[in-house]
Amino acid sequence: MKIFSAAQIREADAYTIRHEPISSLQLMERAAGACAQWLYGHFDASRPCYIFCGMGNNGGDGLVIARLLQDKGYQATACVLHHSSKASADHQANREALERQYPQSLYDIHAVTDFPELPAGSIIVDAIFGTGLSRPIEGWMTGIVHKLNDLQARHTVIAIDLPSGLLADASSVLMPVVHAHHTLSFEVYKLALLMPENAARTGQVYILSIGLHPAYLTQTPARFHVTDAAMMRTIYQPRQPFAHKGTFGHALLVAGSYGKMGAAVLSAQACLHAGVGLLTCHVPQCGYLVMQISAPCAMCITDPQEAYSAHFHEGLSPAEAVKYKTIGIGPGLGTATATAKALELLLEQYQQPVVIDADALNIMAAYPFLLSRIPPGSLLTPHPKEFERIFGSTRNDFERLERLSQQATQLQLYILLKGRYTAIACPDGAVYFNATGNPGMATGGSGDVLTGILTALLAQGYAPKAAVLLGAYLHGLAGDIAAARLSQEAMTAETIIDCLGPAFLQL
Ligand SMILES: NC(=O)C1=CN([C@@H]2O[C@H](COP(=O)(O)OP(=O)(O)OC[C@H]3O[C@@H](n4cnc5c(N)ncnc54)[C@H](O)[C@@H]3O)[C@@H](O)[C@H]2O)[C@@H](O)CC1
Ligand SMILES: [K+]
Repeated sequence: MKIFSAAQIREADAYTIRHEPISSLQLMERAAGACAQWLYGHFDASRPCYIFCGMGNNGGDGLVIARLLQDKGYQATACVLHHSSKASADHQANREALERQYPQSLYDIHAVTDFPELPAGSIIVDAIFGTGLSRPIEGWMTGIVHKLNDLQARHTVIAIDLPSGLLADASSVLMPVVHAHHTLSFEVYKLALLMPENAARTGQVYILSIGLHPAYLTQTPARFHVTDAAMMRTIYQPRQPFAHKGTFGHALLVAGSYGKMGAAVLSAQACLHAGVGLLTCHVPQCGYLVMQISAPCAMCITDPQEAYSAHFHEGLSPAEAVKYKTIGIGPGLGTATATAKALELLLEQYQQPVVIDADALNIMAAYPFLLSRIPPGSLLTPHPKEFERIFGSTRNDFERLERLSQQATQLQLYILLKGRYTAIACPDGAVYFNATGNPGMATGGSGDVLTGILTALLAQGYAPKAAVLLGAYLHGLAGDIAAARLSQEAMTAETIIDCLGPAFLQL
């Protein structure tokens, strides 16, 4: 699914109005209808509803929602905030429609002191500003936002399109913004909804289809995307009947050190469960038995060192290296100077795309010159702290996203920044967000599992872009299946591996 800017969404609305064709009032009715349907499905008519409406079309949606809720027997009050003397035409038309049918449902607010008393357990609908917001909320409207946010603990707040005050395409970190429990957004994600800095403002995000014209959606290019099941079905390659284990590649996994062999085991098991043909693990002496017992399907090479690896480059002369389709490097590896040196030598010898994670990333942070030696098309999988160590801190998530994309382009790498919506920056400037996954995956070893999956997909011959998009999706999906079976609390990185099978079956 493409992510559109506020300007593109306005164009999509206008295109739909011209080409479907449909009047703007009917389109508003459709958008508000989708929200009303969602509300009927989530709350019964016993809860009083207060719909706070701005003077633009977001407010127009709110006025229609109030009317539709009244039609279904809900007690709905449209609280119109007169932040401007001029209402949009569709707002005005829907105000008149509500006034005609349910005059007692209108309540006008001209100052903070007009704010109504809300009975306990009310539903608050935030239809103040949507994609038309062009500057921070100011003046007495700031007081309204604070009032709504004070009420958030005792009432359920549902934002229409965007939490009011949130800019669709830029950071709003220091701006007054409504804090919603749920955001019902129209047709496509907006960038702001995917940023961690806005998590407390958006709550759970639902994308409701309002039938914007498919021609506009498909023809309009977008730099940002959210991956979905349909896209995965185009990437996934089912196995051919005459395949053998050689078909699915031989991967090398360089991982583990004393006290961190678990990371190597998790990565190896994930790699095996994600379809690698053959797997060899390079581990220090202390990891030999651990690996052979915990991952018997993998072969094992031991380093001369006891507690960490420092010689993994040695079996990788150009003639020997070709047997490995790819290398996954980093989980539990440690950052010993000798390990860093071996990584430098490995990068001199191995030219195909690799997966670089965890301590291999920390080594990159300590020796930044190594970054330019990573084979083009490789996959880097930092979490936010690792990202910051390598690429520096930023003032907000939008700036960080730009830095991520710029580095992926400059280094010709795929950089996957982990988060609720993992962001995958591609060398061509495109960025894909992954929407599968849940907070149960914020558990030790979850990242090691991702490294194993990505290594397996590269080994099987998936192109780097396909591997990183499919790998992130499968990892999150397996996590969602694990959470559904066991709860977000009880699931572990091992259960994510156990659920890789069901995740593949859902593709
Ligand atoms: N036909 C359409 O274009 C559709 C629009 N829809 C709704 O319309 C919304 C966009 O409507 P609008 O473009 O009218 O904009 P909004 O309703 O988001 O904002 C209202 C107006 O307030 C003014 N404004 C901007 N920032 C302000 C600030 N900080 N303080 C005070 N006033 C400010 C602007 O003039 C803006 O037009 C969408 O988010 C969506 O909810 C939906 O009904 C779907 C169809
Ligand atoms: K809103």
